[in-house]
Amino acid sequence: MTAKQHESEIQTLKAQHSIEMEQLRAMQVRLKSESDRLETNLRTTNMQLDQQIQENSSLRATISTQSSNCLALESDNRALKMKIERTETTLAQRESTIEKLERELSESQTIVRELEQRIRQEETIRRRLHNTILELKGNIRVFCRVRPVSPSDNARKADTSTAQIKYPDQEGREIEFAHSTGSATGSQIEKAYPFTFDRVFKPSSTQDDVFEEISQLVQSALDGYHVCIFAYGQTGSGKTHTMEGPLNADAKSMGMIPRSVLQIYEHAKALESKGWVYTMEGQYIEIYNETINDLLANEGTDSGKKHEIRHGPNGITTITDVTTVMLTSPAKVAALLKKAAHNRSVGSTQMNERSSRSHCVFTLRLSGKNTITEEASMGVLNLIDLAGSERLSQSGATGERLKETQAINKSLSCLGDVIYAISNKDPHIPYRNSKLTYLLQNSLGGNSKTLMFVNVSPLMSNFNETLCSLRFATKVNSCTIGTATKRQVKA
Ligand SMILES: Nc1ncnc2c1ncn2[C@@H]1O[C@H](COP(=O)(O)OP(=O)(O)OP(=O)(O)O)[C@@H](O)[C@H]1O
Repeated sequence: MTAKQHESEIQTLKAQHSIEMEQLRAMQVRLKSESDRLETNLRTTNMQLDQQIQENSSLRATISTQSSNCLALESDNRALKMKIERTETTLAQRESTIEKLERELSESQTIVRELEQRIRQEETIRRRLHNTILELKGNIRVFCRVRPVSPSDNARKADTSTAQIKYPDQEGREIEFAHSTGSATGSQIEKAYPFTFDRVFKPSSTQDDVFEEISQLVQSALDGYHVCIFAYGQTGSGKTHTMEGPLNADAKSMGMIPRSVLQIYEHAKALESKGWVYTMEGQYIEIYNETINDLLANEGTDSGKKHEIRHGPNGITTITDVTTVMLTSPAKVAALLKKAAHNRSVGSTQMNERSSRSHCVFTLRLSGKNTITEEASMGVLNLIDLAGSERLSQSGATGERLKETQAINKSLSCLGDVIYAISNKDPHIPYRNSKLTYLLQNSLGGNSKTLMFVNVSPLMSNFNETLCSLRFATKVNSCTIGTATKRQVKA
């Protein structure tokens, strides 16, 4: 081969090489761009991988939290299931307890109904027995009460020496008044006057002691009987203290009237459970010189009014035109007594100690209805503070005072006559001889229970009056009034 051929071949090779070089460069550029693209892809993929890794780890964390939550929930669930099981057991037990209690309740209700029935029957029996006891004690009883020497005795500068008083027996039924007199030979002779009553209260006896003895009688009024409780005695012997208590009395010192009313309220309330419903109304009047005055009238409205006594066919006595107060609470009774005391004191300043010159009659009418047994009763409780029982010779009275004393003595002796005639079973009982006995016609005698307090003073200066009072009371005490019968009314 020639140089020229070589040269041309070299030139060809060179041209070929340059083409190939060009191709290679172009390929290099392509490869470079491809490599760049791949690098970019790799970076993107790496970034995505990092993201995925991050997401993966966060998901793993979430999964781990969720699975521990799930474990906690599963354990809670187990606990709840156990709790539900326990609750269901308790519920079942409770249901059976409720069933048992319901059975017991229904048994108890049956027992309660039976007991209530028994209580009602026993209440009726109690009423009968109570009445039998009182009948055995006698439907007319006399209690003697000796008052203590009072500060008012000293204030009056009276002779406060006391009589010799003995209480011989243990049972508290005997009393002996004695005094010494000079004999013809100059020696002292003691003269004793013994008396026996159903009960004797010493000066130390309290209002409580006295009420304890009369509370059974008060109960009788609630059971449908007519009851009269009198206080008899000379002026200043303690009648008002016994019946009403002192002015502004408290629970300890209050007298028989407020105590009786309180007891009646309490018993009436207790009887409600046995089906009894009571209505109570009260009246308070005074009989002065054979004239009736309304002690519950508003001031100044009673003067000139004429009050008449009427006996109804049902055994209920009424007085025309006097105030009747429905007693719905003990407070009403307290107000009523206050008003009566005020009206009496107004009278006494105008008419010279009228309180001791008039008979005061507090009447409580008790009508009861038993809604279960259909029984009904109508009882009356009369609490009477009699006028002072001084004899005319002792009172030294003249004029108006003489008339008063005569009227008092007449009505007191009429009271004695009536009690005597009843006990003697006389065909005629002289009720009409005095306003007092006429007023009490339905509450004295066979249908009623009567108690008389004979109040006496312990003072020697009152000795003769005391003996008179005790003799009057002894006469009353020797009377036996027939069997009391309950006022039955239609329910
Ligand atoms: N048991 C007693 N305890 C304490 N004081 C009493 C008792 N009885 C009476 N008194 C007092 O004796 C005095 C006279 O009593 P009271 O006024 O009750 O007599 P009375 O018989 O009602 O008199 P009158 O006929 O004038 O109304 C009063 O001061 C009273 O407080």
